[in-house]
Amino acid sequence: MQVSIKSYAKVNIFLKIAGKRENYHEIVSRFVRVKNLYDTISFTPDNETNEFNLIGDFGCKTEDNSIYKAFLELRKYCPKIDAFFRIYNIKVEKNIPEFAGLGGGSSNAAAFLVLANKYFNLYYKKDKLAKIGARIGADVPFFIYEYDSANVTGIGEIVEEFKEEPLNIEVFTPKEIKCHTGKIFTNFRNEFYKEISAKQAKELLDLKSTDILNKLSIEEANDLYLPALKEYPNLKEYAKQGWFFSGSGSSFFKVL
Ligand SMILES: C[C@](O)(CO)[C@H](O)COP(=O)(O)OP(=O)(O)OC[C@H]1O[C@@H](n2ccc(N)nc2=O)[C@H](O)[C@@H]1O
Ligand SMILES: Nc1ncnc2c1ncn2[C@@H]1O[C@H](COP(=O)(O)OP(=O)(O)OP(=O)(O)O)[C@@H](O)[C@H]1O
Repeated sequence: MQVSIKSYAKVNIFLKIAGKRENYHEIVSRFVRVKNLYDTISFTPDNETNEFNLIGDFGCKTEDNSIYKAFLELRKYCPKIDAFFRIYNIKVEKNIPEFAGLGGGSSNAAAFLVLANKYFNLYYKKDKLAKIGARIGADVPFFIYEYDSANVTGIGEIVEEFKEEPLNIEVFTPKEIKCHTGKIFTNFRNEFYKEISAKQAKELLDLKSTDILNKLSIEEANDLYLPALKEYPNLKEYAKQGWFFSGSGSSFFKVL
């Protein structure tokens, strides 16, 4: 019986905005899993609290944790998990930095749903799990599908595998800069707003990740980079030649 799962980080090879949807923005992006940066989530049988018990080094309260939110959503479909998680802990070995544009919270929620689906023999299809996951965070559906590389559109709910050779990605996260996604989208909307055309979007979505990075500058690859720089000017110090910016930051990455 599988009792633990790796919860990988992601980077956005490119991230362009295609439009507005209420308070959110529609994205056109290539997501790639980072194979050497992951948290490990386990179900361990020594919960003595008789209530939901999440163990790990998190910067937020359990009620705000994406894993707890995923548990609450799944419990609506499968009430028996309530009793199970009064006896079992959820233990997380946390390595992915938070506020880093690496999707750590979303990845953890997805990994929990994928592991629970197997552990409790639910046999939910990926599409169903992705719909449940989308209620927790924009990036959760990508992680549910477990693709190494995918084109992601909508507000993250449309995920299409992109077949390409596996990429070896190095990530650098400036520890003292914590990027707040909402604030950066607000800057984008107020001062940097632009939309990618359908034609440009298709061109990027068809290109291999390495070709995209050879073709675009850091500013061209990620529409949130300039709004993030405006909010956190110190980011500039880390923007070395050949490095790109992931999500709403603060992480930089390059393909080795
Ligand atoms: C930009 C990405 O990092 C790309 O991977 C993600 O789509 C961000 O996803 P996330 O961190 O899960 O974002 P959420 O926690 O859902 O949203 C935080 C805030 O960012 C803004 N937001 C987020 C995602 C999106 N597509 N449009 C937005 O405008 C919204 O104001 C939202 O209130
Ligand atoms: N399981 C979790 N792991 C990490 N952070 C979590 C988790 N659950 C909730 N959070 C909270 O979510 C917020 C953002 O964390 P997260 O690591 O997902 O975002 P991020 O680095 O901005 O990723 P991205 O912008 O790519 O979605 C923080 O307030 C963090 O405390």
